[in-house]
Amino acid sequence: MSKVFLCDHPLIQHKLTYIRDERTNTKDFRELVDEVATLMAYEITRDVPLEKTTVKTPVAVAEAKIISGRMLGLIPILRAGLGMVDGILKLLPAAKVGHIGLYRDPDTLQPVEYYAKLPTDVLERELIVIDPMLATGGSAIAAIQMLKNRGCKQIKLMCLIAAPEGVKAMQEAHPDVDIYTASIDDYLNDHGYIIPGLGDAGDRLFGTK
Ligand SMILES: O=P(O)(O)OC[C@H]1O[C@H](OP(=O)(O)OP(=O)(O)O)[C@H](O)[C@@H]1O
Ligand SMILES: O=c1cc[nH]c(=O)[nH]1
Ligand SMILES: [Mg+2]
Repeated sequence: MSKVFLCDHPLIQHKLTYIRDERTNTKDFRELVDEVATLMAYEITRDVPLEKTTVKTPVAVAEAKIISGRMLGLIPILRAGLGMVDGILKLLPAAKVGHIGLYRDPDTLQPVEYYAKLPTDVLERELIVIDPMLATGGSAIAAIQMLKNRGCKQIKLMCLIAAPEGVKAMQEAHPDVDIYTASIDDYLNDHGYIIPGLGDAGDRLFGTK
């Protein structure tokens, strides 16, 4: 069974409150999501292995550590996942970025695929699938299945807000994929929106409503 990591650092929780607030405008919403993504990148890389090295300072040689050569790939789910990419790249600038386009059919709530462009060396990379909202889980489950169908193996999921229903569905569909989230909210309403949530993440990021 996959693990669920609740990123409960006070800075993340503080910023998430303003992200949820309906009065937060598009500019501030985008900046806050970007900042939280950076903070979550710090949390999601906690288990990255280090190796020993030495470095010459101006006065001596220091025993030091560097991250061992792991290659990362960020896979935002369009559109809303895009809002978290730059924030993560600030800490992981060597990561490559692949895009998966999915939208949720408003009637059936089923994910509909419309785009996929992945790094050519995606199979050699550890992947972080990024989407602020894990609602029914349908989109993230489908995106991860698309990656697995291509042979990808080491995958984590990063979201801002998860519904209990989405966490359960993800764990059943992909028990090998750990979930990193800043909150597990209460439930999904009849339209598949996370309650209390933040509304429609894509619309709030891009000002389309
Ligand atoms: O867990 P699910 O029930 O699948 O719902 C979550 C999905 O819904 C939203 O995308 P949406 O379909 O609104 O597309 P958009 O990002 O283009 O607005 C969100 O960004 C997730 O991708
Ligand atoms: O609450 C929700 C659920 C799905 N997608 C969103 O953007 N928000
Ligand atoms: Mg949307």
